[in-house]
Amino acid sequence: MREEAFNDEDVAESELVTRRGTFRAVAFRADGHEHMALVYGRTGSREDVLVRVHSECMTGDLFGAMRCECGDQLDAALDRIVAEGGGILVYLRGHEGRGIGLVAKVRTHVLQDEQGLDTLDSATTLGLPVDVRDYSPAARILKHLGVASVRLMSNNPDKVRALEADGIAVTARVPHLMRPNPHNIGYLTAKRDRLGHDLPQVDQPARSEYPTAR
Ligand SMILES: Nc1nc2c(ncn2[C@@H]2O[C@H](COP(=O)(O)OP(=O)(O)OP(=O)(O)O)[C@@H](O)[C@H]2O)c(=O)[nH]1
Ligand SMILES: [Zn+2]
Repeated sequence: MREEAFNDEDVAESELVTRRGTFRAVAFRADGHEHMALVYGRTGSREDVLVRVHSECMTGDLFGAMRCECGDQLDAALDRIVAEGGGILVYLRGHEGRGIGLVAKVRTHVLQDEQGLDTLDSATTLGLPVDVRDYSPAARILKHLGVASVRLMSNNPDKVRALEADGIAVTARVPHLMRPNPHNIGYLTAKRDRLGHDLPQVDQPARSEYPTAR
């Protein structure tokens, strides 16, 4: 049984001025990892808070890699939170490569590039699981921040189910669709067809409302 409340020594908080505006940055230690919540604007409400629970992806988030859509999703989530005047981004560590880690993820990229395997088969060929992410730290963090229900920016039904199972009501799933590029269209297609993600833009890449790759 996982501990629910955070001890004071496992939480620290400061103001964080960013190029988008000023956030409250709340850092957490949980289950051997350090996570961050960026809280923006109106936070009085417990209900229907606009939230992005983002799995760490060093290649996409930091380096702008185009083989996935993570970096675009991170930017778009922060943009939307600021545009709506309030919301929370929970950045989850230990989720690299859907939980297999950075070295293993890069090994899957080698198999994808050299053998044409997709994002699932490249993991299983290496004897690795397709997805072992634990979202319970996100639920704990949201509860610590006083959030009871969320409008979740995601295309991943598993993420909705996982948060609800951990006691965070998802009152709406807000599609978080990025415009595909030639480097990630195969990845997005595999996520849609084999992982059940709701990704209609894979068939309509030209629609203008999808944020463009950086
Ligand atoms: N194993 C593996 N992991 C990958 C690969 N590409 C991206 N990832 C990881 O996939 C995770 C992102 O998960 P996604 O399924 O794209 O998105 P999601 O966060 O579950 O769903 P959304 O909320 O809709 O964005 C991050 O942990 C990435 O590091 C890959 O080719 N192989
Ligand atoms: Zn990524």
